[in-house]
Amino acid sequence: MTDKLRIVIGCDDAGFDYKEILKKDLEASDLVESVTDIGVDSAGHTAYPKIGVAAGELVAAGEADRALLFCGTGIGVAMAAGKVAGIRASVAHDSFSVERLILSNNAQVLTMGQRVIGIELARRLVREWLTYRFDESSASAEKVAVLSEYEATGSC
Ligand SMILES: O=C[C@H](O)[C@H](O)COP(=O)(O)O
Repeated sequence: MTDKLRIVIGCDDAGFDYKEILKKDLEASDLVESVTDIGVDSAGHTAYPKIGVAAGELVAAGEADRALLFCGTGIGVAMAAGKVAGIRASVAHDSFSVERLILSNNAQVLTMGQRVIGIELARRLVREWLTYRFDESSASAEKVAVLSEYEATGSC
C-alpha cells in the first residue's frame, strides 16, 4: 500500500475552474490523505507568484507532501513555487513528463495551465501523478542532490 499524500492545491484566477475540478478528484482519491485549498476563490485576483510561493512554503515547512497548482499556462506558479528553498516545481502536460517529474526529479510541485491542456487529460495525469513515489536509492537521487548542494552552498 502506497503512503497517502497530503496535497496543497491552488491557482490564480486563470486556473480557478481546473483547481475546483481537481480538488474534488483529489478529495475522492484513495491515494490522498488530505487536501488543503489555498485559493483563490471564485472572485479572487491574487497574482500567481503569491499562490506559488504560499504552496511552496507549506511543502517546505513539512505541512504537505506535494502541491498541485494551476494558472493560465502553469509556468508562473511553477516559477514562483521553485523560488522557495528546497522546492522542485515544474509544469507538465504529458504522461512521461509527469512520471519523470517524480521518478527523475523528486519534484514536490506539479503545475498545469488551464489555457493549455484539456481538462480530461489534466485529470488523467493527476491520477497518474498520485501513484508515483521517488526512489531514494535510484541513480536519479545523486542528480537531485546536486540541486540541494547548490542551494546549500551556492556552488555545485
Ligand atoms: O504564468 C502566468 C499565468 O499563466 C497567469 O495565469 C497569466 O498571467 P498573465 O495574465 O500575465 O498572462
